[in-house]
Amino acid sequence: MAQFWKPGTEKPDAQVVDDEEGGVLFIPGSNSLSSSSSGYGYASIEKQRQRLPVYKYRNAILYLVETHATTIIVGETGSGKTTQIPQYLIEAGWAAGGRLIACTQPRRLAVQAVSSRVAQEMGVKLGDQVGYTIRFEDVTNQDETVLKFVTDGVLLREMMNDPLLTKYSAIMVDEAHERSISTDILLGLLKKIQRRRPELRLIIASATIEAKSMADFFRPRKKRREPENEENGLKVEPAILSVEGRGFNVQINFAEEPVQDYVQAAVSTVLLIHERESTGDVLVFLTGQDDIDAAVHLFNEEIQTNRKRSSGLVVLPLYSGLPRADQELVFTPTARGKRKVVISTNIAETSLTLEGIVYVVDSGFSKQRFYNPISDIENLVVAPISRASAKQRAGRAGRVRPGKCYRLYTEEYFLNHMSNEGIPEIQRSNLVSCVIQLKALGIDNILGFDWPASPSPEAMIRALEVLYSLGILDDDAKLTSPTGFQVAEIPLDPMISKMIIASSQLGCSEEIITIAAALSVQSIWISARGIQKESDEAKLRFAAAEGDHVTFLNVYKGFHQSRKSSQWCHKNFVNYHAMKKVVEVREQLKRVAQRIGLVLKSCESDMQVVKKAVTAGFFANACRLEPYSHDGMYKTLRGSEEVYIHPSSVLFRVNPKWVIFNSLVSTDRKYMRNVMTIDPSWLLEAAPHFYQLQQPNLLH
Ligand SMILES: Nc1ncnc2c1ncn2[C@@H]1O[C@H](COP(=O)(O)OP(=O)(O)OP(=O)(O)O)[C@@H](O)[C@H]1O
Repeated sequence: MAQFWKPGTEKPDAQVVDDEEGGVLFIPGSNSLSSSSSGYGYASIEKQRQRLPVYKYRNAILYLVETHATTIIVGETGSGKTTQIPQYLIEAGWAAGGRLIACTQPRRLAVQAVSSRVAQEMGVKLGDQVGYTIRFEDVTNQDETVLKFVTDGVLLREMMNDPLLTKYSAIMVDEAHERSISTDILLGLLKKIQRRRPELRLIIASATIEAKSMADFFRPRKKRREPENEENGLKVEPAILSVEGRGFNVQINFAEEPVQDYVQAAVSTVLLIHERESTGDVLVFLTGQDDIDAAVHLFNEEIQTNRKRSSGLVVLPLYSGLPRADQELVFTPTARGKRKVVISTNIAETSLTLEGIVYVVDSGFSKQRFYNPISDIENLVVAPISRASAKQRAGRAGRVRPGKCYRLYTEEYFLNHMSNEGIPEIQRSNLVSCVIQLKALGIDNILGFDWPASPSPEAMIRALEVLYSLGILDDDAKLTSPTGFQVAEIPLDPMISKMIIASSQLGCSEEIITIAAALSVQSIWISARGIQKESDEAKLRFAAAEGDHVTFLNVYKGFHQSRKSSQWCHKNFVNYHAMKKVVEVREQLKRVAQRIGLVLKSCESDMQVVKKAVTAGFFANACRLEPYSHDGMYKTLRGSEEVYIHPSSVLFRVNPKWVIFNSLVSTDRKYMRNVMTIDPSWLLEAAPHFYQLQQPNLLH
């Protein structure tokens, strides 16, 4: 029988969960996240603010910001960094005289959530004094907003018009440990700006950042005769402040044995929590839409077969490919007698407070990009998370009352095998988008740029080569006009942007924008264990001989004709949430296309031009079927890498001779996702330099 570790026990040494269903066994971890400092209950917002650990440091923080160009603040998850520090800055006058304060977050969802919390705490309407800007959405008021929450990507885009970010008096880079490409570019540029604008204050905040290495990065190189390292009384040496204490206790439990199937184990763990633990919602971390759909399917089966055990469970998926309205469901209060189970990717990992969450279940994995500049292949791989991520995930519990975290991996694994921090994204990604962003910001010497972690020169050279062949950079590695500047204006992967621009010239932008929107979600299909046969059959109703891109157009047409019906989606094994997102993104892309002067036009049924437009963007991902391959092996034209068509593609087992793909995923093999047939002569048309140089005998 289960014996959960009861709060208040010093350090239990017994097994905590005993699962007869063959699920997971947990032992309590020795690293339970510190102890509770305050009780809980209802209190006025002002009282709640004063109870947060960061409150005791208010004056120290303001003093350091006043006297130092850069302040690095490390404090436990939930200690109040994100919601409080920007408010302290306003209270201390940093937003007086028409100046602005910015706080960056790596993810859109966090930007929306924290800005709305801060507006509530300040008693103002979101979009007035406090606002937010994310890609495609600006909820600020030019005359009133003094505090703006933004994704780091948005702040980079603002630099295109205002390179020194002159509107801002202080910028807080939050969750800096995440080290996304945008965060790293931003840190490098902010350091540059500080040299020109010493009055700009930077605050770098995180629960899990290596403060010393961040301080080393911001420490200016010593000039001769500069003993004090001060400029006009302002210390240029970064200050480091550690905020001690956290809101509420989170008891950590580890799996006793390594887990074979983390999706199944996560579902079993939630059911055990539901059976044996007191009220409180559950947040489960899986890796992507596919895992999440599989878990939702398992819950639905459980609900049908074992009503009693699962009664009261309300299961909600959460991933970036969900439409806005569905994402927001996770913030709605749980009805009495119900238990909400949010199954999320790592978009809920940092900064979010979901009020009802008491239990966190952490699979220990996330989807991560890995790029090999030699083969020029970027894979999306399910890989172990770092200890920093694990800590962030646990930190989603214990925010408004004590919580528990169940890790689906052993303590031994956590202590001895997990890396302390993840590898910065810039060192494991294709750099095409990054180079174009820097070029658009006028940074010409990209290799000489001051990076917090240097990308590999091979990856840089590869990116320059691709951008040159896409016609985005010229012989002097400057943005071309108009293509290069237009691509830089579209906040998407440059290959997709190039495809959209080409479609305007080819007269098929309506279709290509639909395809671009469909590529922005992980999958438009419902796929889950046990229903593969039915879903494959349903897919055949839409399958186009040209491949997945044209198939998307067929599905979109059907969805449109059904008046966006959820029943239609259900009947056809099409993911309704994903289709709603496609419609949402499509509208946003149409607005961007119009803004940069592209022609919106449909080619009706001429699919050849659609395919040519896709090729104009993705020619670098061309592959040829190996002549004597029995198992459908292709080789990429660029790196001669062995790749296969993904089973989810309508071209799986069809194996046409020439294809291009949108992305690769690695499991046992490298699989191409979203595949389209091509005529190889289009490659020479789309990228003559690229293919004539590399493949002089391409067509033979
Ligand atoms: N939407 C909300 N509803 C209720 N309480 C909230 C909300 N947002 C924040 N809080 C309270 O404020 C606390 C501090 O949140 P905040 O996001 O500022 O912490 P943080 O130190 O930035 O944490 P993290 O490192 O996890 O982002 C939370 O632990 C919670 O008690």
